Amino acid sequence: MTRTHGSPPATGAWREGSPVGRRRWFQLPGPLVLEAGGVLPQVSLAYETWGELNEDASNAVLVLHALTGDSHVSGPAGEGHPSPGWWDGLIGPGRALDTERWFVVAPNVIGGCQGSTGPASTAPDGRPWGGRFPAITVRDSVEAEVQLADALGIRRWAAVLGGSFGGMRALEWAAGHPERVAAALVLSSCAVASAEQISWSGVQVQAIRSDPDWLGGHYHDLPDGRGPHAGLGVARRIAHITYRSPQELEQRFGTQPQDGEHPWLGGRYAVESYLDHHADKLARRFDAASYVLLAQAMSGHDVGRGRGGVEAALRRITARTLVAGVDSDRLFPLEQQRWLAEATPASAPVRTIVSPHGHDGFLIEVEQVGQLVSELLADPG
Ligand SMILES: CC(=O)SCCNC(=O)CCNC(=O)[C@H](O)C(C)(C)COP(=O)(O)OP(=O)(O)OC[C@H]1O[C@@H](n2cnc3c(N)ncnc32)[C@H](O)[C@@H]1OP(=O)(O)O
Ligand SMILES: N[C@@H](CCO)C(=O)O
Repeated sequence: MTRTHGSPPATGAWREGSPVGRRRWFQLPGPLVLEAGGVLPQVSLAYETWGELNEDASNAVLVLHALTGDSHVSGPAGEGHPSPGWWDGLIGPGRALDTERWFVVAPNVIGGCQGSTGPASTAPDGRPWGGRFPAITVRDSVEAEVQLADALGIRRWAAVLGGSFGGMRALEWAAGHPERVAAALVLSSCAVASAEQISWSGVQVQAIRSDPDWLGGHYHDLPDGRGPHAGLGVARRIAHITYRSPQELEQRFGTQPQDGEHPWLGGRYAVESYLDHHADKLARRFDAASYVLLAQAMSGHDVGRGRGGVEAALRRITARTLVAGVDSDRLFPLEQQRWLAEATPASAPVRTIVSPHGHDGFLIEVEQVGQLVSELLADPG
């Protein structure tokens, strides 16, 4: 199987590697001590930027991607990026994140597989980390991003934005580093993972671990790119159902057969074919061990951990905060965002993104997201 994992250039410099496409690398100056007790002796963060940082570094906006996203928020597909930007249309002159005014930074999460250090990266002993990669949390990824901000000379973000897993990180930034976040947009996310979200992630993790090529996560140096791709595909099928609304699936696919062949005579339903397609695409671009690690980080998300509980943590937030969700989201239901907005004194009332597309609406409804970004940035305070 052809894979498209990003990785730092072999000759990467200590502080910043040479760019590939738009992507650059920052190497943390020292080991990263993780919340769960592990240590990553060397960490590279891949990131992309748009626009120019102004003299007093007051125009920086941090954009944080979701589970299988990456730093390529905007722009065409190209070297290092098999797909166009996932919020294409949001960044650029005259757009919501106007690059004449804002300096936009988007890092790839640690533990991922799009250039930042993760299970497919080489460990200090010269072998892939694989199953030895330590457990990471949302808070750990933010701590790595704090060091990136320091290296870029950004003391305070004009805004931190993110959806889903990215929204968890945006919230963690706002609660963990209130003095460094002027405004926050938390989309389709939550303050603490629900039992339902943990269940869906758990089943997906089990699907990957059930693949005979999982090998405890130690598959990265198998010949011919072998690995738990089938398990990852099952995980993606399950996830993708939760990312879309039942009404949308019904309306788009109903009981249609794919290619005219009746499913009860050995064919597939069109909706099955659609899920197969998304499973295949993800298995080609994403590492199963990263998926397991990040899914578990999402399940472990609790902004109140060690802070006297969720409400106390949300009271720490001083950033002007906008919380929004998609009306048809069954994975991160709007009720969670309503609760989050109400429990966050610095937040405006919850905003609703109207979309038939369910959770993925935060990726698809770029125009509505752009309006929320514009509203947030209209009063930089
Ligand atoms: C911050 C981040 O989260 S970044 C990560 C975001 N990206 C992803 O999650 C990648 C996976 N993709 C997706 O989840 C979605 O495609 C989104 C959210 C990006 C966009 O959603 P939509 O525009 O509604 O696309 P949709 O879900 O309809 O998928 C379209 C694809 O399904 C394919 N498709 C549609 N019907 C069928 C079918 N019956 N059989 C097979 N394939 C089908 C289309 O050909 C198209 O393929 P392509 O993407 O390879 O061109
Ligand atoms: N489709 C998105 C949604 C996750 O929140 C992703 O794969 O990252």
